[in-house]
Amino acid sequence: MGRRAKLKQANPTPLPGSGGDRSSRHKGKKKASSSAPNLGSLKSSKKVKVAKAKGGRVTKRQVDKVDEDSDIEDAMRPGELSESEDDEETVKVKSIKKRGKESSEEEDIERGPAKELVFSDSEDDLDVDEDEQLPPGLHEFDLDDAPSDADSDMDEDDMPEDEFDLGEDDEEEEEEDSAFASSDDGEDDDIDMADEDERVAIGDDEDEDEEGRDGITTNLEDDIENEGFTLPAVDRGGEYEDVEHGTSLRDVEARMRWLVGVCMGKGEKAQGVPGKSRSDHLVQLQHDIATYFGYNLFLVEKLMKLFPADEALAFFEANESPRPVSIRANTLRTRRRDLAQALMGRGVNLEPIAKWSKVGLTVFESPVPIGATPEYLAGHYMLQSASSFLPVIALSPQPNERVLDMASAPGGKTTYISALLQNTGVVFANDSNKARTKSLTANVHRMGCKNVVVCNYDAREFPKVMGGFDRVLLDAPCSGTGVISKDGSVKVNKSERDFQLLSQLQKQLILCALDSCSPTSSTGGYVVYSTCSVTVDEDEAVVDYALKKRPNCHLVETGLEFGVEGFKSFEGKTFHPSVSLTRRFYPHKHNMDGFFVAKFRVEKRTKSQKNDTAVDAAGADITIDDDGAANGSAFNEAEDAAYIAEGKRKHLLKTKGIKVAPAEVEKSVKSPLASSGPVRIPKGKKVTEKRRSKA
Ligand SMILES: C[S@@+](CC[C@H](N)C(=O)[O-])C[C@H]1O[C@@H](n2cnc3c(N)ncnc32)[C@H](O)[C@@H]1O
Repeated sequence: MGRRAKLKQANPTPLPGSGGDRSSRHKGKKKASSSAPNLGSLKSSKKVKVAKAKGGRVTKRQVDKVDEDSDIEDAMRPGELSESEDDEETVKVKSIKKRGKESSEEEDIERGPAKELVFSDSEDDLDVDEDEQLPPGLHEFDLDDAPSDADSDMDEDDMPEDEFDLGEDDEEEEEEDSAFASSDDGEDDDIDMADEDERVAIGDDEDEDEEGRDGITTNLEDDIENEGFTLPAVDRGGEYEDVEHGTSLRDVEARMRWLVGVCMGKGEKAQGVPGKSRSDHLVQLQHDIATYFGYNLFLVEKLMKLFPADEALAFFEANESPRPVSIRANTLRTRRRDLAQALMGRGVNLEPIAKWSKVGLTVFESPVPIGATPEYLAGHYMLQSASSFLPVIALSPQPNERVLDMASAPGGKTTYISALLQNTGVVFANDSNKARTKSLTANVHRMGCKNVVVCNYDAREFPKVMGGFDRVLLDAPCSGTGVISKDGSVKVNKSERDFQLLSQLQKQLILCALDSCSPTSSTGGYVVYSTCSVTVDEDEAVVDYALKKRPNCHLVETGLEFGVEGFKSFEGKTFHPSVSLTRRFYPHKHNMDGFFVAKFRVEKRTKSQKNDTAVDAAGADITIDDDGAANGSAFNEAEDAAYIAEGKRKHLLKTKGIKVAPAEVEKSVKSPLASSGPVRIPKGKKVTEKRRSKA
């Protein structure tokens, strides 16, 4: 086998004013899900450490959850993960060690004197920079001290031993229903190699300079050449077991990095296997990524469509390390400056999160559990990921407004909205999951929110329950592909059907959100849609669907200063051009959870638009009858046929090892909803993809 391939990745583009742009080597330990299906014997003996140390963002701390609210734990399901950090009632931030390049010794990070940090607390004051300008020398993580990119080429012997011990994993995998797909309301998710070739940009990215795109730099062209790599997945018709028996994880990694070079067309040395096409190399790359990082192949294929090959690798690598711990100062109880000083007095090492927030703090180290300090218990702050600030900033609620938070538990965003309203007006904080409303209510009380009404409806019952809101936030249930670093189970527990059902649910919810907002509001008339998923089915496709179904609504700027534009087209499908106003956030680019934010302005409907809405409501794709049964009356069975056939084909192959030609399966396809009857959903409960799968 050839030399070990190296990926040299530049730091992701720093956020404006972000403190997160200084690197330090993270020595986190993370377990892969035991359900990772394809690591085979490698799991017991190999530790994925090279990629982890080299790739993705380097973070400054390691967080262990030491105590959890069991209610919350029970309630957590895939698709409800974006705010899992808010569920952490007790979080301990371990001491961070600095790994300087000049020394292998770990030394404790010194804390800067609290009094020298300057904080501003005005939310309105976003243009003022003084808050972010920490006196020079107070940062313990100066870039100069941090390991440089060159350092990331360290030998494997220098790597921490147990950063990602695949041998220790242990979560039980829930049985998956990988059966058939149902409709995606006109979405065209056909996967063909020709399309993939375009998306993975094999050597055809003319705009790209030598430095790489968006801060992603590789040295693949310099030192990766084919020293005997093979393409076993291709040779076995794409259906091979992901791990070749007898092949080490290190070999898989080397080939994976080489394949990225081949797919990117980097340099003469990155020639592929003679006689094999680029598509062949891409197929092998997908298998190798699935093997190396412990994903199911379906999800790797899906996620790789979002990025060129080198960026895809950066994304998968970033998912292997946690994002920085952040907290939001609760301006109903304190000021950020005072909170920072109080926490520093307890030995907490922190700094303002970034220029774009006047209430966020990044916590680098803490000798005390950050989820159990007196300040936490007194409601002076919320443990909240940086990305989950963004939908609320985009919503921009104004004092005295009536706001609906449609899917709000455990309340990270509700309590932020309440604080921005300065305890005036009213926030209706709804969630369909009763168990989760307990933690929502607890947070509302802890944070001193007096303008919040907690309710427990399926949000698709709005606006029948109540309407005419000045602003509506729909932080939708989703697959959680943006928060894989928090919940590795997403790597293996999602099927095509899950994404289709989630997309359906999100489309229904977004129409209800738009219909619940008052077009005549004197101060508002805005709806924000967000997810912690990066898949287009759950993001741009949902927004585009809403624009088509609600011509009285249009997209506006989110007001967020950074983020990547939403896709204007994807997989041959063109979205409304205004979809570029939506914003995507990525772990590998922004060092925050993957997130999507869109902001709508709701205008008055014309008479004919009102009629359209009535038709939509009656023919909603998934409806719940009085007995809690969901049915899919508006599923388009003709459009579903291809999905269903593909699902059946894969199912047969996976469970019985039978290969069937797609055409054969398609003949036998009927709508799963027609054949299996309505999906039953317990009354008053939310519809999760798992429950649907089991139904
Ligand atoms: C992403 S989480 C919300 C996080 C919350 N916005 C926060 O900031 O803390 C999605 C929530 O949607 C809820 N949910 C799922 N289906 C729903 C439905 N049909 N109606 C209302 N809520 C639903 C889940 O119970 C979950 O709490």
